[in-house]
Amino acid sequence: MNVDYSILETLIKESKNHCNEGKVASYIPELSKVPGDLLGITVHEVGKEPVSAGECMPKFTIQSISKVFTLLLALMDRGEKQVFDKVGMEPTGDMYNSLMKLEVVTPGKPFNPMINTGAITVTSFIDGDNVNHRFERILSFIQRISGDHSITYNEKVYRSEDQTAHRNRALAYLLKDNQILEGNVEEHLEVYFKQCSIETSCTNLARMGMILANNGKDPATSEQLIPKRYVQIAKTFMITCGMYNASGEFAIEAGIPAKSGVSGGILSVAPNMGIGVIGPALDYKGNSIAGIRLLTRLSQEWNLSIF
Ligand SMILES: NC(=O)CC[C@H](N)C(=O)O
Repeated sequence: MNVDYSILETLIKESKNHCNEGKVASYIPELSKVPGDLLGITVHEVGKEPVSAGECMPKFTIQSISKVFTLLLALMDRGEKQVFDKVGMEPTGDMYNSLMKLEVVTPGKPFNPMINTGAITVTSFIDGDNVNHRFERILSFIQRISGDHSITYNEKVYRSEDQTAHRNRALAYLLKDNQILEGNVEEHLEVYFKQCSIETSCTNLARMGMILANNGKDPATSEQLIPKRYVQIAKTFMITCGMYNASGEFAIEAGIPAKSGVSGGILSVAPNMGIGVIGPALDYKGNSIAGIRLLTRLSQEWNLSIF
């Protein structure tokens, strides 16, 4: 595909105006410390060098974008049958941290792996000898997919979330009561909060998206890092549930699988390329307000919609 990279700076400038319509997440206090008015992007085409534009924060926590990678690792550890016995495949139309459907829909299992209830359940399937080992396996998986072995997690953000995660605790204990979550709830939460605190850059996200665009294969080494079938499952969840209760609109407007996080990061998988975006100001659904705008405009300009 021949795309015109010179358009990136223009689109950033245009989309940046939307930053002031959003707010930086503050329910995890440590996240509120970043400026809300920046916007950056990295595009990584299969077989090419990444290209960045705008202001990419050097590091930000991955937050819910981690849900894509824990799903992939859990599928690799346990297989489809075990994972989807406990987590569904349908969008909710609710906020990412809603507990409503767990209470009213039998048999009380999370609707999909991209919302918090589903992701906490998926995390409980990650194998390991103990909590640290389970988290280290997630970290090293993300390092492998991003090709960056210096990636680590932010202890302050982790602690900040752990101390204020009353709602996630409520969700997890409800899952335990529903017999969806097995074992030690606090241990599963520790792994989940730590995976959300893994620090990545736009370049990392773009490269991770590029591997998914290439069906799980590293184009440089031809190594199949993730089975193609699991990549297909993850990309389908990204398109149907990756932007939570804004997924339908994003699929119509941008038409590319994407996963957002409350740090303002978005990972997108376009045909033959991965795209990483950071724009910490969020809309009320928890998605980067300028990031959505930027991806939508880019998709229009480069004709990226898969539909
Ligand atoms: N949407 C998100 O990025 C949510 C992740 C966050 N760590 C939480 O569980 O609330």
